[in-house]
Amino acid sequence: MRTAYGVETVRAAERELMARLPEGVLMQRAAAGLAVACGRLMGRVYGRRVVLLVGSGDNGGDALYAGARLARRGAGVTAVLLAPERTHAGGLAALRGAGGTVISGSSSGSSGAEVAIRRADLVVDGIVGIGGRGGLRADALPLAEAVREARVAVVAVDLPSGVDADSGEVNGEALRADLTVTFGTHKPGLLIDPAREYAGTVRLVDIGLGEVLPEPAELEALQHADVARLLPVPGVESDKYRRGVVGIAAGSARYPGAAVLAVAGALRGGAGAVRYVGPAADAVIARFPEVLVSDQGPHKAGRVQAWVVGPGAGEDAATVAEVLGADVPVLIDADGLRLADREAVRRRGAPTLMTPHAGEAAALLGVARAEVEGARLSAVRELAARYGATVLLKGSTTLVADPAGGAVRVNATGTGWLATAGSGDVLSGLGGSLLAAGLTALDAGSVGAYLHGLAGRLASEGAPVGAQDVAEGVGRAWRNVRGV
Ligand SMILES: NC(=O)C1=CN([C@@H]2O[C@H](COP(=O)(O)OP(=O)(O)OC[C@H]3O[C@@H](n4cnc5c(N)ncnc54)[C@H](O)[C@@H]3O)[C@@H](O)[C@H]2O)[C@@H](O)CC1
Ligand SMILES: [K+]
Repeated sequence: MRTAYGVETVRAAERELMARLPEGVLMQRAAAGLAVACGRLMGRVYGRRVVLLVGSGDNGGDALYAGARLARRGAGVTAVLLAPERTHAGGLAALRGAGGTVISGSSSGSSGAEVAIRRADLVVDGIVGIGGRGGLRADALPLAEAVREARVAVVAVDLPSGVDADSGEVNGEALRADLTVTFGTHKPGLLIDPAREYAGTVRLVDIGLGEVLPEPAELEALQHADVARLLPVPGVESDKYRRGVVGIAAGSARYPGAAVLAVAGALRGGAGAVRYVGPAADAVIARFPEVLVSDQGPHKAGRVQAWVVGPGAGEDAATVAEVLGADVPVLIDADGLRLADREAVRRRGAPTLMTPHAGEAAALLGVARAEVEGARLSAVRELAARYGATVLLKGSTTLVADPAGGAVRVNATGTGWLATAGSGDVLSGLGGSLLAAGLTALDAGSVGAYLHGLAGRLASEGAPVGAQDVAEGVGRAWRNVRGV
């Protein structure tokens, strides 16, 4: 499991750890890891030109100490100081002692800095780290512009300057990095868009923080091994009921395809049987003869251990209400999200998993879509709290939040190729199938998103894919995760 912690927690853990260690040890660990990562990125150190952008805090201190290490190995290192009077004194002395050059970012009108940036092989962004508030300030903007124009490689220290560490929001300008070297733990902003995109590749440097960080983390990202442990695998005693039966109440005369795709996902999620109820029974049975179909309502469908409701449902509010009344886990997607009565969801005794994309989440919250996209973590938490349900917010970094709080799960297997019509229907069926197989709503959502993203990648291999390809790729994703 990859975990991420917010600034307050990181600071508390650092205080605890620092109290046990000689002064400066943590920063030296950070700087050593940073210097190694810079060296690797450049291929060699000797003779390379490195520019450090140095802000007023310890983030700049890290950059200066790492710069000193690189200078001692023969790099030409120039530090551009954004706040010369408040620069980390020890770091500055170390860089000077190692033969580095220092120029002021502000007093020289920053032109000297811009020339240095144009000639650099590498820029190290130590403007601001977890102490940052808001986007880059005015004095840093010309430097950021020069970096962009020079197309020079950028390594961000701890975080790309200007992004919000706790939320992944970017309020203003931020520096784009090729590599972010982060210390002690990932920060939520490194795993959630839009900030994640600014971070490039993220490398974690262990500074010993792990032993003092509390449980649970603020954010968790499942890895292959975690997903492998959670996948429902039948035992020798299994029959279709023990494996779980998932009911799909989806599709309409107008949108029969949504039903077919949700069923396609459900067949690959591990449930022992799939029941379909709704007006698209003919289309479903023609494609999947193994599905038990009925055109009566959900209550006449027979035994199910979880329902999926909503994909292609059109205006069928009655079916949504009926499913919400069932005492088994329910996944609500697409039209179902709009049709579901909030109080009816809140009253439910069994788990509920809602799976909106940003547009649907925005409609439920009564805000603009851009607001959800810019602040995904707070949006998913807010929705989970309002509905008393587990919420999976789809996107390039899908988030899953439980209403009771705890760690929010982030999924990073997604690919832009998954943004294709019907792909969400496949995910809803897949997630519902995992619910029927007995996973919690949080696990069903995050494992579903993981497999779905991986299936999209495996099916795509860099080319466009349709939703059916994604559904068909789910089996490969399972095998890939299980290593079989
Ligand atoms: N505390 C520790 O034990 C360790 C801290 N480390 C480093 O220390 C950093 C945190 O240091 P600080 O607490 O000094 O904070 P930062 O260095 O992140 O920034 C604080 C300074 O930046 C200014 N600032 C805030 N927002 C700004 C913005 N948008 N643009 C420009 N300047 C802005 C503030 O006025 C303040 O002077 C971490 O990100 C990490 O790089 C590492 O050395 C590892 C150990
Ligand atoms: K930084």
